Amino acid sequence: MAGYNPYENMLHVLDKAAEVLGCPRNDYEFVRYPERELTVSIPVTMDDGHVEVFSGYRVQHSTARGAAKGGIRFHPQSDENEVKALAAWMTIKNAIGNIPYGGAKGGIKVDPHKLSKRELERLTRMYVRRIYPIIGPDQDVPAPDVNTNGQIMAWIADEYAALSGKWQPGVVTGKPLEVGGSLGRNEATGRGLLFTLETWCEKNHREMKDLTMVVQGFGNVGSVGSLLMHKEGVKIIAVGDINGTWKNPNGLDIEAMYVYANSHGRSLKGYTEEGASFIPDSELFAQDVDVIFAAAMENQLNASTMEKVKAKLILEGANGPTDETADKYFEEHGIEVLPDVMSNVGGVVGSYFEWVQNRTGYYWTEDEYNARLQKKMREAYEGVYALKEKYHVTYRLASYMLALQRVMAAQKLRGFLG
Ligand SMILES: NC(=O)C1=CN([C@@H]2O[C@H](COP(=O)(O)OP(=O)(O)OC[C@H]3O[C@@H](n4cnc5c(N)ncnc54)[C@H](O)[C@@H]3O)[C@@H](O)[C@H]2O)C=CC1
Ligand SMILES: O=C(O)CCC(=O)C(=O)O
Repeated sequence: MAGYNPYENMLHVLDKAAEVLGCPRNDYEFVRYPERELTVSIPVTMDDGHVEVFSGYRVQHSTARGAAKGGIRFHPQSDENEVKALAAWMTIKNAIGNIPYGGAKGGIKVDPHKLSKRELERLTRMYVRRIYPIIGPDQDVPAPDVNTNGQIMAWIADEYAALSGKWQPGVVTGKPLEVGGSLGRNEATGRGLLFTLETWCEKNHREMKDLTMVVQGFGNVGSVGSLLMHKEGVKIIAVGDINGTWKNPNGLDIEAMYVYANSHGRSLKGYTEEGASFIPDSELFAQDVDVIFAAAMENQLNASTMEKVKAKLILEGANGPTDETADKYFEEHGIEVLPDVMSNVGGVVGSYFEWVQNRTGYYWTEDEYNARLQKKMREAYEGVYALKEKYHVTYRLASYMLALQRVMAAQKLRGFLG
């Protein structure tokens, strides 16, 4: 959408959070700026011999609470402003998750679906060479995000090992099990969202089995989250991905969709189901359901889509799916938003668990991992909820308030200011 600047959106919420807390600008001015922004040019020899140069970014928004941490996305629309906002959201998210990290994010402006596997590997390795001086297990730890996966994380770990001369699996998370990954990480974001919805149900005296839902985005976050919620009885009547929107008023066969998408490169293209039909993408948010599970990209719920919404709850799996205008509209119309920085924190908490295992060399069972994840998700929710109740604010504002308090406390103790 023209004029949409996610970083500006983030700043407005941050300023409001500071205002409600009665926090003077001097005390948090440093959080309004990223500590470091790196733009790199990545030359790649394509399979036909010609050279293409891609733009890449790594933004470290904060290191006040520990090493910078956040995913890397490969997307044609990736740019400085997007990566900057995503990095700031990681600072907020990591503080809410109460894990010892600051916040960072990376991106490459590319459509990875147009690259061969060898081109993708060369692109990834060259990106690592370019950002090598600022990453490391105690410095900045990347992870998967949109259009990146375990294979790409394995190349990152390998390239880092080649450059540094030693294998350091804690330099990146979201790796496959064979190269230091953790049981549970692949499902962690979706499972964390399940825990968030469970806690919301508890607080609102609702049952998962009585909820109806639509889902936007059926990649790592959307597909795993949907599958786990479906197994708890949530009836999902429509799912949209980049290829279209499927609807079955009796409930889609989410298990079949999950298997299909995960054996077709996380894509639903070509999926068919008896009783399901296509509806226009623009009708997804207009469905008469209890919950919208937004798990695709930022800025999907905005001035042009918000008035269609009939659901009473937005569960944000994606980062930044609701813009400022829609957020205000939802608040005024009694539509609750469980915000990204609280609800999808399971991904990075799961990455933290992987990093801890890499550093101790002792690997947990999946049950141990999931139990710890559940505890962390509950603590994050309760921390936000306490402020929401105390100050009578939205979940989003309470989330920013909690994060701001924690980041400022770390900054103060360390004496960060010049
Ligand atoms: N992977 C992770 O651990 C985490 C991801 N996130 C966020 O969740 C969101 C999704 O990430 P992943 O699932 O990892 O990415 P992914 O690349 O696995 O999946 C993205 C999904 O969104 C769909 N999509 C993209 N543009 C769309 C559009 N305009 N309309 C409808 N569908 C569209 C794609 O078709 C795909 O199904 C992103 O905002 C990401 O930043 C947040 C926390 C952790
Ligand atoms: O696992 C991580 O380190 C970060 C995941 C991520 O990019 C996110 O939570 O948005």
